[in-house]
Amino acid sequence: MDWTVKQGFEIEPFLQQLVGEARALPVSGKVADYIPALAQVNPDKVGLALATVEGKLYSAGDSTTEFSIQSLSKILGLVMAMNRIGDSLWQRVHMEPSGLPFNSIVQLEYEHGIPRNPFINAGAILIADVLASHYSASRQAFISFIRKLAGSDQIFVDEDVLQSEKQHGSRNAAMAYLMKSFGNVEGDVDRVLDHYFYQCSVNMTCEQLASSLTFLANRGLQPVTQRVICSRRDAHRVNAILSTSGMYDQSGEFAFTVGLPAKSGVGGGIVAIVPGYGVICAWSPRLNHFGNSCLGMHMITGLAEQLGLSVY
Ligand SMILES: NC(=O)CC[C@H](N)C(=O)O
Repeated sequence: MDWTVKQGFEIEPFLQQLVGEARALPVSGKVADYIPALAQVNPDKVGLALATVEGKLYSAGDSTTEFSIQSLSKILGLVMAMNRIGDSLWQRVHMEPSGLPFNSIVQLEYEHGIPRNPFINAGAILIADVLASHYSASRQAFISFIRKLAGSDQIFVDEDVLQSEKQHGSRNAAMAYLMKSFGNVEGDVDRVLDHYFYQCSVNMTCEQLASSLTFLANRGLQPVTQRVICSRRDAHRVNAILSTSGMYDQSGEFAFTVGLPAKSGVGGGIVAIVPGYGVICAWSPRLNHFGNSCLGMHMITGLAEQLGLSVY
């Protein structure tokens, strides 16, 4: 990859340039408001961070401001479920792109309550069922896992977002009940949704997200501490599904223009994994109609092009 030959390249000034350019672009997109508490965020925030497998951290803009991680939590939930129940997981959730919006319900009935992949809402709710039934306190286990990865105890859930998710979560509840009717969700639906909404409502910064996920760029090993977070095979699998499904129904275009495993959340965050190199996290709350951050996409595209990061 090109980045190996760009040793003299100054990364941080380039991140600052990308943030500056993003801020100067004409406004496009809209903050998620179907969860009303998310609409309270300042829409003009722009943050960018890059954490490398060598333990270096570069950042620019609002990279130390907390935001709602939303669907970025689906990556961590998946890793926990893989670690907990192994390959039997793949009988209950598949690994194909859905070709539909992240919160679509139509496919789920045709496909007998088995979600297309772990990164659409139905798939993440199924994972929440696995976690809720395999941990006595799954919410605590989840936040402890994130804190361990981030090396910080200062990571919390936003209670306003959590309540707002619960009050406006009918569509997610419908999916959970549909999967329950097929026997795929095994536990109590309220408990499953409680876990799902909790993990979506965690707040983190770009810097924390980028450094927490470096194990995925490093074959499952956390750089610096050398702790095994997941197997090499599972790191490969997570990245593979991120490549095909992490950006929802824009995953094809993202592979075409950027070429990195990536995941977005409706809080405006996007993380992109560069295997062997590091993790990028971009944040800006205005979303396009796929639910992906407009400026986040713009900045990651610029960074991937400049450093030649595509895996293809
Ligand atoms: N794409 C997302 O970030 C969706 C997560 C959100 N909490 C929901 O369930 O709708």
